Amino acid sequence: MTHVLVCGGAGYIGAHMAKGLAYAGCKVTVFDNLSTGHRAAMLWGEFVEGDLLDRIALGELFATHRFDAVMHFCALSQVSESARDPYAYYRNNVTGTLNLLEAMRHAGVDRLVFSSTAAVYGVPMADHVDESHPTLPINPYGASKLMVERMLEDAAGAYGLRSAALRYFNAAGADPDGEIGESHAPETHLIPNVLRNALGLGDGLLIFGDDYSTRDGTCVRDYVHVTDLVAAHLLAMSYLNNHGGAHRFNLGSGSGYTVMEVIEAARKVTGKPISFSLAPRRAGDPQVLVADSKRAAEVLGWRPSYEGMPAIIESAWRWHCNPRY
Ligand SMILES: NC(=O)c1ccc[n+]([C@@H]2O[C@H](COP(=O)([O-])OP(=O)(O)OC[C@H]3O[C@@H](n4cnc5c(N)ncnc54)[C@H](O)[C@@H]3O)[C@@H](O)[C@H]2O)c1
Ligand SMILES: O=c1ccn([C@@H]2O[C@H](COP(=O)(O)OP(=O)(O)O[C@H]3O[C@H](CO)[C@@H](O)[C@H](O)[C@H]3O)[C@@H](O)[C@H]2O)c(=O)[nH]1
Repeated sequence: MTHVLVCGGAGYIGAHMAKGLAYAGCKVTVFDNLSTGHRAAMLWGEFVEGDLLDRIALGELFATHRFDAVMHFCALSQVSESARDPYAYYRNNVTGTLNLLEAMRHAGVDRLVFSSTAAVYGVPMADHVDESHPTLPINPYGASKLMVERMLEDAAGAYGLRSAALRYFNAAGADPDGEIGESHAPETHLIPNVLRNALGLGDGLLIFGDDYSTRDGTCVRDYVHVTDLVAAHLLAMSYLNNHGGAHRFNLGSGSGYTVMEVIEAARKVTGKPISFSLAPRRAGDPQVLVADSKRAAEVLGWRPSYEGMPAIIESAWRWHCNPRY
């Protein structure tokens, strides 16, 4: 049985991964410091509480377990916070990952799937961004992820590490069974904030800018369902069985939705009124960010199964109506 270490498996995407791996017949161990994750999300596999910055804890983890592969979701991931406190981001996201890579090398574990981000591209120069687009991140969060991608490339050459950096666009939606979902505090993401507004929760929904050069003036994003991300990780892990090197794949739906279109879809799905106020543009927000994920389709055979915003919102709505944490 394949034993997979899921670092950050108590978080939003990582918890869906732990479930996906368990259902795929893998043995799962989650390592997480619960800084933004939830103990209540740990329904599958073994849970070890610990921090990637604690090299002794990592050494113990690898000394007492025999892992076949690692999936690494741990990160601080708020763009504006990263601009205010870049050292925290480089320490957690870069130093923490270096500690993990060294522990893996010491233990002879040579397969890694890493959560990267579309934020590595910076300001998009094309309507659809593929992996050959220049990587010019405009905030410390994106820069920290790009530094890790560089470490993975160097580790492939020097130590034979096999890796796949998966550059997610906007992760969205929740487990179709409603067992786990997205729960961040503070919540900065659009869809949970919209749905919380529909439930009468939160301090009031803000739309950050309606003067962009888009069809209705609000920003366009590519929302990809969290269970489609999970499927891509399983495919990437299998790919690394037969392929060495450091690989990079975009993961997005290829369709863009404006902020207003997301709100309109949420009104239809929930049947609730959703009110908002207009606010100034949020620093660091690109106008349009939509993926070209052809490489993941051609190389991994990945295709998102959720098509369209209503299906994504339906699954998120089920969770927000009845959240377990
Ligand atoms: N949510 C998105 O739209 C999105 C988009 C692109 C990339 N990503 C990346 O995907 C990954 C998962 O995102 P998420 O939305 O699930 O975030 P999340 O904050 O819900 O999950 C991150 C998990 O990692 C844990 N963690 C953080 N630092 C740690 C450390 N030093 N040691 C141990 N555990 C630690 C947290 O407690 C949390 O459980 C992140 O790396 C993020 O940068 C997310
Ligand atoms: O309350 C809100 C929240 C967001 N937005 C807007 O909605 C869009 C989407 O914002 P958000 O959900 O915060 O996602 P992004 O800022 O696009 O960032 C996500 O997607 C990136 C990759 O595309 C990842 O790197 C980040 O980790 C992840 O948070 C943006 O135009 C925001 O300005 C609002 O108007 N009001």
